[in-house]
Amino acid sequence: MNILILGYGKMGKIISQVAEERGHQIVAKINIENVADLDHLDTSKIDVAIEFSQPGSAVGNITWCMQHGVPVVVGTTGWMDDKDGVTNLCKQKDGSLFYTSNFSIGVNIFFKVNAFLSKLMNDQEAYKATLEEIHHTEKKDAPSGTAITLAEGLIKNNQRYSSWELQNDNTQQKEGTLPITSKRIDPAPGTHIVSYKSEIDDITINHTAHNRKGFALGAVLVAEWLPGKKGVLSMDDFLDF
Ligand SMILES: NC(=O)C1=CN([C@@H]2O[C@H](COP(=O)(O)OP(=O)(O)OC[C@H]3O[C@@H](n4cnc5c(N)ncnc54)[C@H](OP(=O)(O)O)[C@@H]3O)[C@@H](O)[C@H]2O)C=CC1
Ligand SMILES: O=C(O)C1=N[C@H](C(=O)O)C[C@H](O)C1
Repeated sequence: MNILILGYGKMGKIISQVAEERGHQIVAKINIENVADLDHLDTSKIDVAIEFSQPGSAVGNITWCMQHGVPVVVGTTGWMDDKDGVTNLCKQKDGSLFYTSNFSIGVNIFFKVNAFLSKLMNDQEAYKATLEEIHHTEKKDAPSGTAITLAEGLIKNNQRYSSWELQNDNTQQKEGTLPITSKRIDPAPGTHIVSYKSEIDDITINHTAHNRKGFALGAVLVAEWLPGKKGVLSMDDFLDF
């Protein structure tokens, strides 16, 4: 396949390597300094784009893909305020857009465990839930996209919580609000911890990425799968668990 890389940073570099190892060709590697090169690409020769740039750049890149009929796999986080507008554009253009906050299989299993545990804890009022995420210091958004997905999964399955809040200080936990703590410590590729704490004991589930390979392989596997499919798709469409 011919793949366009939108965002050639930490993730774009590993994704390109994994894609080439799997026999694909990279047609261009776009960063902020060569973004004008997009105007000179023969889009009929691009099978799929993989977008891992920055929160402020994702919507522009997705829009470009929709306008040029290029299916796009998006890993960039921190642009969810624009999700409805992007979804409408995708429908209007009959485009293909895949987004997930986390491409690793391990985290997607963790999402299911989180939902199951949240359901079990629904009636256990002695326990208070908290969420913590730890990432490298270059990360632009907080909380992480994965932490937001975990919070949404917890809230959906537990009537005691109806919202989440980024809470990096020791302020009192509000009733019904799940506090999320974001820590920035190098070189952490991504750690997410969900805890339920009571006076008697704690229950904790934890996912720790040791490197970025799981994210990159997941993105390339989805890129191989996406062309020919229409609409806004997610990991639930791709995985069969
Ligand atoms: N969904 C998932 O599984 C994962 C998601 N992520 C997310 O992916 C994103 C990228 O992460 P990471 O690679 O670590 O970040 P980096 O900062 O290492 O890389 C981002 C790259 O995007 C480039 N860029 C900035 N603006 C544009 C633009 N308009 N078009 C194209 N490229 C642009 C930057 O260029 P320059 O340096 O010149 O500014 C930089 O090279 C983040 O949002 C992160 O949260 C990360 C890992 C997994
Ligand atoms: O910025 C990162 O590095 C990561 N971002 C994603 C997120 O915001 O959840 C996924 C992963 O945790 C790494």
